[in-house]
Parts: sequence; C-alpha cells; structure tokens
Amino acid sequence: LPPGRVPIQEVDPTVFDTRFLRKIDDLGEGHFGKVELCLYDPRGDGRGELVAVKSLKPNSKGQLACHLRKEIDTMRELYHHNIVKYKGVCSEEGGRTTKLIMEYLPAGSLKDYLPKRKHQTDLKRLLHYALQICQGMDYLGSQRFIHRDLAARNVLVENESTVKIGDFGLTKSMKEDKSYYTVKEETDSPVFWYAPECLMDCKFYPASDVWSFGVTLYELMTYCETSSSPTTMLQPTKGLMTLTRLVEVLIAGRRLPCPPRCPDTVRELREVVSSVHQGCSLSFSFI
Ligand SMILES: C[C@@H]1CCN(C(=O)N2CC[C@@H](S(=O)(=O)c3ccccc3)C2)C[C@@H]1N(C)c1ncnc2[nH]ccc12
Repeated sequence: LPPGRVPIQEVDPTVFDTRFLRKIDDLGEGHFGKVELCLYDPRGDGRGELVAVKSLKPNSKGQLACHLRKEIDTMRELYHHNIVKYKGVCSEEGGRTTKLIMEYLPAGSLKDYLPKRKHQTDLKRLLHYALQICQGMDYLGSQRFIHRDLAARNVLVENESTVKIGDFGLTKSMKEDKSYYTVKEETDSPVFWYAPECLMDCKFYPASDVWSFGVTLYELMTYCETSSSPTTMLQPTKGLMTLTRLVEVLIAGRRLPCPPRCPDTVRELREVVSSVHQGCSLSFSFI
C-alpha cells in the first residue's frame, strides 16, 4: 500500500457479530432448535435490520450442530424467488455454536397466515401458492437436494401473492451415484407428511417430496386449519398411531379425505401428481 493509505477493513456482509444481535421475539421452535426474530444493530441507533435467526437449543449439541452446519452450507447455494434468502452466520462462544441468519418475513408461515386470511383467499390464490411451492421445489430438485420436510409450517408468506420455502433443516443432498437418500437416525420425523417408502425403508426419493407436496396441497385446500390437519385426520382419536400402524393404513389405501369444496380440477391434479409419485411407491397422499 502507498504510504498513508489505511487498508479498508474488508467486511464480509455474511458474518454477523453476536454483540449487535438483539432478540426481539420467538418465531417458532421444534424439538431441537428455534427461530427467533432479531434486530441486527451494529450502529446501536435502533435502526438496524430485522433478521430471522435459527439456532439449536443448548441441550441438543453434538450431531445436530453439524446438521445446522450442513443446513447453512445448503442454504448458501440456493438462490430462487420461492426460497427464503440466506443472509449469513453468527458464531458464538468462540465459534463453538453457529447461528443461521435469514431474511425475516413478517407475515410468517402459511400455517399462521392462512387460517386468519381464509375469507380473503380464493381458490386461484391457493393454487398460485401451490404453483410457487412447486417452483421452489423444482429448483431444489434441480440442485439434487431432497427437502424431506415440505409442509405448510415450513412455507413462508412474503406477501399475498408470493410464498417461499422457509426451512431446510432436514434437506439432504443426493450423492452423485444415488437417486435417493437413506436416513440413518430419525428421531423427530414429520411422519404424517412422509411417503410410504420413507416410512418403510427410510429411503427418500425426489418423488417423496412430491408426496409431501400432496399433503401440503391438502393443507392449502383446508386453509391450514388445525382441526383438519394431516395429523388430526390420520391419527385415530383413540390411542397413539404407531409407525407400523400408519404404514398399514397407507398400504391399505387410506388417504387424507378430499377437502370440502375441493373442485374436481384439484382432484384431477392428484392424477398428474400421483403419476409422478407412482415412480417409487403408492399413489397420491389424498383422494
Ligand atoms: C416458517 C419458518 C420456518 C419454520 N420455523 C421454525 O421455527 N422452525 C424451523 C425448524 C424448526 S427447529 O428450529 O426446531 C429445527 C432445528 C433443527 C432441526 C430441526 C428443527 C423450527 C418458523 C419460521 N418462521 C416463522 C419465520 N418467520 C418469519 N421469517 C422467517 N425467516 C426464516 C424463518 C422465518
């Protein structure tokens, strides 16, 4: 450098300093981790930017920490209109724990948004959301990823005409020579969104995401109302549904009921989608 020139501190915009990350609210949580709304305010003037921060719960260290690392590496490579934007990472405790920083969408997930907007959301808009989820998933598949957790609770609403896939916690990349992903341990699985091949052989194909899309489409057509959620509809009132029982029920051909006022056009969609899913197992996830 010529004398007197001070090197400009190259600031990596994807590195967030934990000192300037202020928690505002909880956005959601699961068994292993949570997503919080934070204000990133490096100037300390209260006018920083709102971000969504995903972290693991303290007691869920070990293999989950590497899961979050893998999720960060996955999100870094994804750029699509219908996929939530990766913003960066924040390391804490001397780099022992890492947090994933994403864009914050105030409208939250479809599961939160749709029941409140039932009367302002017509069939055209529901199918527009379904199309956008397909576009995000088609892009994910083109990058050789399998999502494994597609559900309305993981779809974010950008505005009343745009939705984005908002979580990649269970997303796996297929090895070059493989056309599916074999799951090793599976503790907290969204089994009511899982296709039969996943329940029986722990194998996830791209078409397994198609099955989950079918369940997500069912959620859309029922406005994500908890009273008609897949868990409620597939779980018998008495007793707990075991994995074996769920497989038996699905093999026997039991499917989610056709949502009320679900037009034939959407039912015909099931033929199209079930032919895609047919490739590796039974037909569609709802009649
Ligand atoms: C719908 C979103 C994804 C789902 N979610 C959530 O809380 N979770 C996703 C995974 C689980 S976890 O963290 O427990 C988990 C951790 C590791 C392994 C498996 C699960 C919780 C809520 C989010 N949410 C309301 C948001 N709202 C507004 N802007 C946003 N930007 C980004 C997310 C987001």
